[in-house]
Amino acid sequence: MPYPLIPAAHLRLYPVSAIRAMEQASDNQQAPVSLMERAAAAAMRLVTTLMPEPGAVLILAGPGDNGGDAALLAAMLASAGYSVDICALLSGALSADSQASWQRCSHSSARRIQAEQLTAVHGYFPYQLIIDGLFGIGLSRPVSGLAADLIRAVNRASELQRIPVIALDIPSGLSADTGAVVGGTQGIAIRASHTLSFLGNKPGLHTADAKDYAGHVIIDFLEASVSADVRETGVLNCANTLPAMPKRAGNSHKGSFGDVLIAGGAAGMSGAVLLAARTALFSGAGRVYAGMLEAIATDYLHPELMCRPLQQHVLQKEIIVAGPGLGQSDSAATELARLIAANHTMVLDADALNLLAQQTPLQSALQQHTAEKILTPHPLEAARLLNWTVAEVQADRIAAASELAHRYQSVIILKGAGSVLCQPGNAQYRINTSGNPALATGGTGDVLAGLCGALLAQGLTAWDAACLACWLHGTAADDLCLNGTGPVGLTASELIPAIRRALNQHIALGQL
Ligand SMILES: NC(=O)C1=CN([C@@H]2O[C@H](COP(=O)(O)OP(=O)(O)OC[C@H]3O[C@@H](n4cnc5c(N)ncnc54)[C@H](O)[C@@H]3O)[C@@H](O)[C@H]2O)[C@@H](O)CC1
Ligand SMILES: Nc1ncnc2c1ncn2[C@@H]1O[C@H](COP(=O)(O)OP(=O)(O)O)[C@@H](O)[C@H]1O
Ligand SMILES: [K+]
Repeated sequence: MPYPLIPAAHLRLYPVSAIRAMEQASDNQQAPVSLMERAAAAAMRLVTTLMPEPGAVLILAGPGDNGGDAALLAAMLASAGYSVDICALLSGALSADSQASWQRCSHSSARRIQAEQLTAVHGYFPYQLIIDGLFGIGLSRPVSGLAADLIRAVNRASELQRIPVIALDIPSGLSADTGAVVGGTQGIAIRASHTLSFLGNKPGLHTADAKDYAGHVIIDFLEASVSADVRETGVLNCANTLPAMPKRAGNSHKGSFGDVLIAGGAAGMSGAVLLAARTALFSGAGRVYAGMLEAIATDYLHPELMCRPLQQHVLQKEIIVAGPGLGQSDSAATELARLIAANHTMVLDADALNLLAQQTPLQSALQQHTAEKILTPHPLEAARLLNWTVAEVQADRIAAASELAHRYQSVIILKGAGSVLCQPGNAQYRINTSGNPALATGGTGDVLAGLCGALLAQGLTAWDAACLACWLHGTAADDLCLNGTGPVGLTASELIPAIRRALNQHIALGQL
């Protein structure tokens, strides 16, 4: 299936500080129509598109301007004939814009409903649509108390009754900068079916918990132009931001597409090497060596692979993918030291990362390694490398990936839902858009490492290889789910031919 393209402006990811700067710049222009009025009008357009016949709508409105947006939307919907109940959780002073919104709301036919009336309901919610305007980018602590009870009740009802939920700006409880539910396991957030986000796209809508909370993300720029001094800090990694593959010359031979050595295969773990090696083969590497520490296996399905004892493999100029099933024995560490010392372009995955986290001599050796490298940690491996907890990594995946890139002077793929890509010396990160939970199965990481190796072997830089590999890997899983090979039961082996298909399609599209 053709890969979806995303309009260029939607690719850029702005932190809250940049959104605040845009808001300030717009306020300074003193436009006749306030940003809040434009936000409510955008929400009105979305509601009337999703639900053109006026029906029953529940609106949750919080104490800040997110609540102001919601109150104004309530007034607009009520005057358009919708039956509106609005549940307000107010505290403290309102901004001037919010005051005006609440005034309009109180003069409309929208009815005020107490939160307790909703939290006490264990049965039917008489609404066809719910709007979440509790908290936006001003969320400053975990949601607790009555607001948490309200979110719990709304999440339960929307799930049981399949009521669509539109979050204004960001699902309440989710961090716009990190995509984590604020407060971790102690926190709570709205599970939206749609998020209508204002002024610019936000990283927190695309990584960590975002996949489970934001639903379908729609950006409305509110007609505000982005001034030159407001910069995005990241972009989405998707079909229209991918590097092209180098063109294959007619007069080429297997040496033209590089060699890859997969280095791993402790006892009982030869499968990891074979998965990475087969992927390297299927994604275009000229020659692939499967170097096994202990478990020498021949791949009878793919006799093209050159399987051999890792210790006997004489290094030449190949790309090294170290780690799949390598184990953490002394001999694994010795081999890893030898591979790092050769100063080849490398991918470090799995046990190579665990060894690196444990052994300072390996860390020093990596500091001397000047060739390009990609590290592909999952959150636990990232936590070990950083000496953080997994919860700390997941609470700010972008910060974790960027710290790793700086500390290890490597391209980093921090894996998981919405993989984060960072490179040393460049603050701009990417968040991968493809992939789904079908990938949460053993061996898919080995496949990603092999794919990175093959793309490096064909001449891509480490950054380009990481970006393309991440996206192809996810999109292959998405394609397989479309034809029923997932989300349950997809195997890492099935991913490999799907990656080949996606890569060839990417090449064909690039030649159009
Ligand atoms: N940034 C912009 O340019 C625009 C902002 N607008 C809206 O304004 C929102 C931002 O408004 P605010 O800065 O007022 O922030 P919010 O409305 O997100 O929330 C801030 C309020 O919530 C309270 N609060 C924060 N965390 C809480 C918690 N865990 N429990 C209880 N109370 C908590 C704060 O004390 C404050 O009163 C945006 O998300 C957006 O919806 C729109 O009107 C349009 C444009
Ligand atoms: N829920 C998910 N959504 C998207 N991608 C996922 C999800 N879970 C896992 N993945 C991807 O699957 C791969 C798993 O790699 P890893 O954890 O190293 O597994 P293994 O070591 O078993 O091969 C990574 O590329 C990761 O980004
Ligand atoms: K919200």
